[in-house]
Amino acid sequence: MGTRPTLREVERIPLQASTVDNWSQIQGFEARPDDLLICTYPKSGTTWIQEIVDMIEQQGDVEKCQRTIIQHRHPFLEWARPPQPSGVEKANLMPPPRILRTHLPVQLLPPSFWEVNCKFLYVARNAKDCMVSYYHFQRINQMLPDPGTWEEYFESFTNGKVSWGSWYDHVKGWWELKDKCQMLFLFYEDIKRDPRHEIQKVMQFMGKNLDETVLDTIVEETSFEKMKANPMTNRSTVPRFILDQSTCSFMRKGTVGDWKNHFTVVQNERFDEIYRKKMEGSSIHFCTEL
Ligand SMILES: Nc1ncnc2c1ncn2[C@@H]1O[C@H](COP(=O)(O)O)[C@@H](OP(=O)(O)O)[C@H]1O
Ligand SMILES: CCc1ccc(OS(=O)(=O)O)cc1
Repeated sequence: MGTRPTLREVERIPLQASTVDNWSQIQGFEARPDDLLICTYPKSGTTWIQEIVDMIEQQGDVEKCQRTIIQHRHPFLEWARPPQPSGVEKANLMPPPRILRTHLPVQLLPPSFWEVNCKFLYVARNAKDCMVSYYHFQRINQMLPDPGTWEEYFESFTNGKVSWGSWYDHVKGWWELKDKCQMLFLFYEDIKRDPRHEIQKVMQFMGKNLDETVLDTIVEETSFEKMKANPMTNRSTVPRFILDQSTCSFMRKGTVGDWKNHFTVVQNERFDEIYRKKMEGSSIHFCTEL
């Protein structure tokens, strides 16, 4: 097993070193008014919303959504891993209307996005489940730092010492902008509770009008069970030296409330106290169980 990389920082946000090396290209990215940018904090349901958006874009055509793995369908803006083409290079080659994705916090988004008034689709997930999911992901993802023990990870996550920085600042930053631009702000927990309703919102936001049977197909095909079994969405094609799924799958549980299987009573009380302070003054409300 190779050694795990360390992160570097841009404006105090930890990021992959290769992303930082490519920072001027990322910041110089030229957004277009007809772009749709999928924005998430890591482990908030990015893959899920990507598949939903693609199914809508392809009008429920399952075969078209099988054209390539999900990581290749929507350029990952800050992705840089030479000699592979960077996310920016892939986006620049994509014909409009482009659908792109990012985990960047608002303050690090390339400035052109604010100039062109394009659409943003943000998905937020409650901090406790997000932290659990990120912990397991860091254990299996050899391109991210070793998360250490669960107790150690609790400190890293709550202090924002993880890739893409603080969950709290990320979510608050995007939430505060939601009424100032063309943004659809969704919650993972709402998609889980009522996928049909939330998919309909995405459809309207994308300016699409699909009939009920197509909607039924999208609900069915984007269920956790279907996506876990689908090699185009379950990351099974990623080599083991990058993503070692022998102990834990990328498509791990896909539930709301798994944090209860990880947090001790003491950790939960401490987390709630930290959460209260960090989220004070924000009107955003999360649900942590269904
Ligand atoms: N169709 C789906 N339904 C519910 N959860 C899904 C899903 N597809 C992916 N996920 C979950 O979303 C998380 C991954 O997020 P991302 O794509 O942003 O990396 C994982 O959470 P868990 O680790 O809690 O299972 C994964 O299982
Ligand atoms: C650099 C490792 C890494 C981390 C996070 C990623 O995001 S996602 O799982 O594709 O959303 C990808 C690679």
